[in-house]
Amino acid sequence: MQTIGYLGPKATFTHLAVTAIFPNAESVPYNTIPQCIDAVRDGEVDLAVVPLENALEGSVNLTIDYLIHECSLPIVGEIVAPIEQHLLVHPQQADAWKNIERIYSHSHAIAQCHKFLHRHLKRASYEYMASTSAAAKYVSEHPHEKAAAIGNRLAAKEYGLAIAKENIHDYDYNHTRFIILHQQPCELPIDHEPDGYKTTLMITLPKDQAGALHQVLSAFAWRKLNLTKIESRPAKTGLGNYFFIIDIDQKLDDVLIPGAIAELEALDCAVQVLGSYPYYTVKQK
Ligand SMILES: O=C(O)C(=O)C[C@]1(C(=O)O)C=C[C@@H](O)C=C1
Repeated sequence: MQTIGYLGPKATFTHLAVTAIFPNAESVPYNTIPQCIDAVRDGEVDLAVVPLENALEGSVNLTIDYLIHECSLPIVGEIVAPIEQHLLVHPQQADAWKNIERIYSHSHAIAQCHKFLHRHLKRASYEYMASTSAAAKYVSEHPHEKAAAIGNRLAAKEYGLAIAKENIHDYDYNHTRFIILHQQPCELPIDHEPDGYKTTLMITLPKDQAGALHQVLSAFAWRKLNLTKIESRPAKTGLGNYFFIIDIDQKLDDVLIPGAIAELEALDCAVQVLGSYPYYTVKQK
């Protein structure tokens, strides 16, 4: 039986993604993303599921930076799950939610609701927590505080909160990508067909960077390798130094992607395959 670590506590969106794809697995909550990733490295759990990117707010930088700089584990799968953010309050505050003074949630969840918050709770301050359900748990334990959490319906049920306002995220089509990590590349114990495959690379440009990014993109373009994402992240070696995360919408094959990697390395780029993996889309209920 696989044990799966996830960003907890219970009823985070990460937890929902895990239970949707691994309904029968034993799941273990961790308070932070680094703790989840360390748990796989240390063999505490077989797999870890952590958030990577949200459709409205972009990458979860802590996940990328910890994987790149601290604990390099292969990505062995991805879960794409729908996200619905609700305003959760203690039942004692349900009728007075417009007087809420503090909003607790994960930074990505608050960012997905900025327009709603600016319009309806302009005076409220934001308190950033490690996850949406950590925020819901806090609000449930502080009934007298004029506080609200931003989170999902399961968190409201789990922590006995009332949903003061549903679907407060600013835009529709809100989804988050969650990556599945293992100590080494592996086949996942998932019995249904994936919705597709991706290969994710990390590329560092050579010191003489003139035209280097164009060379990188050309190495994929003429091979007709479709890039679905390219993102720069600070290399943390000084202002203006970046590495690039690139997603290719296919499995690591035997010729084209290895050929592109070899060409880039011949141009003094450093290339690391972060993973080549299936992705599974959780259907909107
Ligand atoms: O806090 C949670 O519920 C999470 O699963 C984390 C997370 C994220 O980091 O993006 C996941 C989905 C939402 O975008 C909000 C928060």
